[in-house]
Amino acid sequence: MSLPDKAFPVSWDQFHRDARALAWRVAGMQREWRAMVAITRGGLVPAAIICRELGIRMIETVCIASYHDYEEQGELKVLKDVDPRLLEDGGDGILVIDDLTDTGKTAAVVRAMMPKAHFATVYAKPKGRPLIDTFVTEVSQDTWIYFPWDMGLTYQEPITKGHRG
Ligand SMILES: O=P(O)(O)OC[C@H]1O[C@H](OP(=O)(O)OP(=O)(O)O)[C@H](O)[C@@H]1O
Ligand code: HPA
Ligand SMILES: [Mg+2]
Repeated sequence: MSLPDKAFPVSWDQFHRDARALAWRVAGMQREWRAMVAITRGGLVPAAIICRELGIRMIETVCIASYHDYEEQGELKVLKDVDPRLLEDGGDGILVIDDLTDTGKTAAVVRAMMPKAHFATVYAKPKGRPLIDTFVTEVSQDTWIYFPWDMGLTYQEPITKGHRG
């Protein structure tokens, strides 16, 4: 798997702040939400934070598996659909949450199910941005976002290698 050179590592603290910032933006719309739909698996983490802030208790998932590398995203497979009751009125009043949009392909698959739903992601890259209604931070297309649940503490080389103090 080839990853872009630019890295955007996100700590748990930062992710919590950014997800809360997304909740503030959505709250500013002053809408009543019928339900939240989290796009698994990455969307489950911001969904837990945002549903708490917005008082949403009806939480659904759409389960999607994708096999992608940085440049190319393979086939997207819908493993579990949304409850048909939430698809009424084109998904109007549904808040769809994901951690990020990159190429926009995941969001496009879910948009096709619920064209009138409101799509919100914590982070967005330029290609995916047109598919999303609300997001917090945009990063360039050639940046890889490292989420806290994918990372652990590891030794870091000194900026100047060979430095002995
Ligand atoms: O805009 P796209 O190019 O479609 O990419 C964005 C999607 O990629 C990641 O999920 P991934 O498919 O890696 O699965 P995961 O959420 O289960 O980790 C991320 O959580 C988004 O759902
Ligand atoms: N980070 C983590 N997962 C991803 C990304 C990213 O930048 N793009 C697509 N899935
Ligand atoms: Mg995902």
